[in-house]
Amino acid sequence: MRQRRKVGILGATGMVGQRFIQLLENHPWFEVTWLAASDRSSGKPYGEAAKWKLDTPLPHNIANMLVSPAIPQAAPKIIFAALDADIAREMEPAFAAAGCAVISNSSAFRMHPDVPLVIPEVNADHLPLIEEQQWRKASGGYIVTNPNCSAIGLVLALKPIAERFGIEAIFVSTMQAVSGAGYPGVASLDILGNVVPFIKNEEEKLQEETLKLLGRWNGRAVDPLAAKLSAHCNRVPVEDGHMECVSIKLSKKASREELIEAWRDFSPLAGQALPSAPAQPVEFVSAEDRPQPRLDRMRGNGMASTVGRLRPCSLFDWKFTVLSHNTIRGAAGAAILNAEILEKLGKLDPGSDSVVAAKSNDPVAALA
Ligand SMILES: N[C@@H](CC=O)C(=O)O
Repeated sequence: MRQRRKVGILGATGMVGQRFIQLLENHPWFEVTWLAASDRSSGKPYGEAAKWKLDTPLPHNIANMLVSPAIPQAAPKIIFAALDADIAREMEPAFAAAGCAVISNSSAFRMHPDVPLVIPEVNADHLPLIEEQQWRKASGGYIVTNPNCSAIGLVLALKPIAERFGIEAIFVSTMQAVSGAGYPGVASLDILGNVVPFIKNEEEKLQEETLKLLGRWNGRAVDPLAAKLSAHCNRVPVEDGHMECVSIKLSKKASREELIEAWRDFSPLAGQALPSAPAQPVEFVSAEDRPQPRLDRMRGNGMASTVGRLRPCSLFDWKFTVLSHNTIRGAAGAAILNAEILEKLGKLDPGSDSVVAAKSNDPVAALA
């Protein structure tokens, strides 16, 4: 049996941090040996510092692990980061400068030209961007990001279609679960029996990230997909699972059967044996009232995107509904799959588990 690599979690007490702990509990390649959170939690046993919110028990070894200060000294070299963007903007570069592979779920650096924004099934070929990062050149460290939870399910559904038929325009309207806002998130009095048609910065993120993800690696940078995209984002009283109604205009005509076939044939990671990769990343369901969050979000262990209600669109060419689990495929699971593909590519540096000293006093400037 291979030895598991030591990994740490930055922002371990939050909702996404908890998902990392849950998904890594029996991971065959990675073992959580270090947890960090805010100063308030530092020095306490994790079980005391965190309000565990998931429906599987908090693992005993994690409950007893002391929360470390969020500094790179003594941290392992592989860091999963579940930080708010403002904190990530300061902290992730410090860890990368100290030689860590920072596998981030934060929005802070997703759109930076030198930082890969990756869904392994969609654009693993963008990963060489890490070689452009100054931290990589100085200390071996780097930042790799996964997209916003509302972009992942959508992009998984669009990729096989873009490849075969080209996409010129996309209209998407989301119905996003409350867990996407973290804990305590949206006040119960605001969301119960209600829909909130605003999620700060979400439409912008969904629009720009989707085009970067579907963009082309030109050997030095990513050219975003030249398509029009308009997004509406809404918060709905659903616990987990982001649902999106999508209309698309294609470059080349396609029949309903051809679109379904494109989704069914889509298995770009087949044969890679990545532990978190679903066998079928996009599952098409033909029942007229599916997908639904409660019934479909756990397809592929929460890592598959479910597509249904495919029908002609009178404005564009086709319309459909897509659903994905926002805190598994849309957050922690996405980052873990990024780490798995990096490991497969030999980019999760082997060797010492302690970090090297930071070579730059201003790690953010190293990206400029
Ligand atoms: N911004 C999303 C969370 C996913 O990244 C949301 O609010 O649902």
